[in-house]
Amino acid sequence: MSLRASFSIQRLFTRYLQSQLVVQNGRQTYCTNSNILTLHHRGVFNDVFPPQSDELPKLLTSSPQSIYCGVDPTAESLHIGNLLALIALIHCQRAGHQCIALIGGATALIGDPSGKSTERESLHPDLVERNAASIHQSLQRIFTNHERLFWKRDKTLPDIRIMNNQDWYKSENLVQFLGTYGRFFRMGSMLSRQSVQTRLNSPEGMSFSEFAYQIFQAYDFLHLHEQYGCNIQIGGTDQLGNIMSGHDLIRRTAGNEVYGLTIPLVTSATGDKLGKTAGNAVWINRDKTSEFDLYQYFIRMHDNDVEKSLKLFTFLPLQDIDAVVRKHKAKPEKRKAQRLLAEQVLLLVHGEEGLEKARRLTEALYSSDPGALERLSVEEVSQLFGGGSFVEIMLEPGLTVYQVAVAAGALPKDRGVGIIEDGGVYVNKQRVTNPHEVLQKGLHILSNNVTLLRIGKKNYTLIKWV
Ligand SMILES: Nc1ncnc2c1ncn2[C@@H]1O[C@H](COP(=O)(O)OP(=O)(O)OP(=O)(O)O)[C@@H](O)[C@H]1O
Ligand SMILES: N[C@@H](Cc1ccc(O)cc1)C(=O)O
Repeated sequence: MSLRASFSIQRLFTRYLQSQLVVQNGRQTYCTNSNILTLHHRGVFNDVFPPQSDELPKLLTSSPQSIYCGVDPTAESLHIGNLLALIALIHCQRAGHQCIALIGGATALIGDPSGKSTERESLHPDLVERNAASIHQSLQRIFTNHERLFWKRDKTLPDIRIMNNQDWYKSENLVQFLGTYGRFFRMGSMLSRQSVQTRLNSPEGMSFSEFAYQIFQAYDFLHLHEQYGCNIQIGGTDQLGNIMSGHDLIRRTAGNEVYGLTIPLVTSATGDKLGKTAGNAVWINRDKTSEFDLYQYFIRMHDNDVEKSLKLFTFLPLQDIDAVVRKHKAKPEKRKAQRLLAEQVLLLVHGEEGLEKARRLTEALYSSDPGALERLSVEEVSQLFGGGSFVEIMLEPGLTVYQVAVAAGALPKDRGVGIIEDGGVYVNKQRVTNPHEVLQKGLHILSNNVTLLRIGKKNYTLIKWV
C-alpha cells in the first residue's frame, strides 16, 4: 500500500508541478499554492489515500478546502513529531485552505492503539482536561509565531480553528450513537486494520475500548465533514487505518469522497519513532524540554539528516535550503545548516525571546568568556548546569577558592589543595591553580551574584551568594 501510494503521490505531484512554480521577488518558491501535494517535494507528505485519486488535485485547486489534523492530549505537551503534523497543517493554511487543529479530549480517554504494542494506561478525565488546556495554548502560540515571524506577505492568512472533540461527544447519547453509526462499521474492515492485527496477534491482546477507537476518529471526520465541509485529514503514517475508517464512514453515510495525507515519522538517530509512548520525545513545553535543549537537539543533528530536516521543519524556500546546504558541505564543522534549522524551529515554537535565550545559554556554555555567564539570570545558570549541584553560601570577606570549593562540597577537604594546584578547578570557566587566591567581585563573583565552579571536565557546582 505504502509503495503504491508513494508512486501515486509522485505522479500527482509531477503532473501539477509545472503549474505550481511561483515567482516571488525574483526567486522561485513552492507551497504557497493551493495544490498542497507539491509539498511532497519537501518530503512533508509521503502517502495519499485513496492512492489513485485524480480528484484530489482538482479539488485542491478548485476552491479552498477544509483540512484537519488531530492530536490526543495524552501528555501535557506536544512533541516534535506532533510539530511536524502541525507544520503540514500550517503549509495548508499558507496555501489558502481552512485548517482545523483538533484536540482529542474525548479520544484521549479511549486510547488510540495505532503503533502501540501494549494497552494504554487509562487517564483521569481531569488530567486529560489539563493536558488539553496546555496543548491548546501551545497550538495558539505556534500558529501566532508562524503568522508573526514567517508570514511576511500582504495577504492575510485564514485562521486555524482549534477544536476539542469533547464538544460533540459530551452531548452524545451512547445508545443512539451506536444505533445510528455502529451499523456503518463493518467488522471485517475494522479487524483488518494494522493496529488491530498487531495487537490481536500479541500475547496481551486488545481491549474493546481500544478496538473501538477507530469509530470515534472516523466519526470526528464525519462531524467535521458535515459541519465544516472538511474533506482532508492529515496524520502520521500510523494514522492511516483510522483515516481509512473515516473515509469509509463518510462514503457510506454522506456518499462523498474524502482524503487522507500522511506525514513521515520523525525518528531518533537509532530509527525509533520519537513520541510519548517510546519515552524519547523532544517536547515543545519549555518545562519539559528547555529552549536550550530544544536548540541543542537541532544543533547536534547529524550532517546526513540536516537537509531533510530543513525541508520538513522550516518554511524556507528550497533554493535557500540548497544554498545553506552547499555552504555547510564546504565547512561542516561550522554547523551552519544545523544553526539555521535550530533558529527556525526555536522561532516557531518559542518566538524571538526563546531563541535569544537558547543562544545566550549556548554561548555561556561554550564560550570561554566569563561575560557570557554574567549575562544569564541565576535561574538560567542553574538550568544550564542543572546536572550539577546548587548551593547558597554567605559571602564573607577574604574567602579563598579552596575554602569556597570545600564549603560548597565540590572538593574534599584533605585533597582539595592538591586538586586545585594540579589544574583541576575552574572558577567561571577560568582555570585557577592557586588554592589561596581570594575571591574578588567582578572576577570570581559575577555581577549576577553567582560563581560557577567546575571540577574536572564536567562536574559543576553553582554558588549563589547570599
Ligand atoms: N514521531 C512522529 N513523527 C511524525 N508524526 C508523529 C510522530 N509522533 C506522533 N505523530 C503524529 O502526531 C499526531 C498526534 O499523535 P499523538 O498525539 O498520538 O502522539 P504520539 O507521540 O504518537 O503519542 P503516543 O506515543 O502516545 O501514541 C498523529 O498524527 C501522529 O501520527
Ligand atoms: N488518533 C490520533 C489523534 C486524533 C484524534 C482524533 C481525531 O479525530 C484525529 C486524530 C493520534 O493518536 O495520534
